[in-house]
Amino acid sequence: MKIAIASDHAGFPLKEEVRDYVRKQGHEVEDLGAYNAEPSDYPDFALLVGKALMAGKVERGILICGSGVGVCVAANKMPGIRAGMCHDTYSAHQGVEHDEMNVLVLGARIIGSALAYECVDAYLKANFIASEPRFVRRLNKVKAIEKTYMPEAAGTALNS
Ligand SMILES: O=C(CO)[C@H](O)[C@H](O)COP(=O)(O)O
Repeated sequence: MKIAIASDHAGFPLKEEVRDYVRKQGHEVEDLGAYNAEPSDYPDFALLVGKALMAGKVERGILICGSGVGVCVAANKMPGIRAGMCHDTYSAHQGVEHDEMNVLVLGARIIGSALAYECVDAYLKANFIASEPRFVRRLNKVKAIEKTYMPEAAGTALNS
């Protein structure tokens, strides 16, 4: 799978570890920064991962900041982005299976690398269960909310 990963300064050390881990699992990873621990602003990195997804350059994203909250809020402002902060493996796979989450968010100041790897594994191995009508119905309702409140989002690649 093609995956974009990014973090701010607070997420940088965990981002480096998660990037290497995901590559070792055989995925193609595009590292969109930050490239050092100098202070930076999390929305800039959420934007880069969101743009890569919207352009169809990658299939999934991973975003990391200190808490996870900032990048999650920022990424979810973009059409077609369904980012979820998951610090447990159940949410990490259920978020994909039920909600078609396309960005996994982690807080580097919250979890350690061992649990992060397990969450990433659960996320990357999961697929949306499109055969389940209730999941499709709910996802369509999410998309309808987006269409109403982000009308410019209609017709974008992730929003068909
Ligand atoms: O978690 C975050 C946003 O939700 C940021 O990583 C955090 O706010 C950065 O904090 P600081 O500038 O004090 O290092």
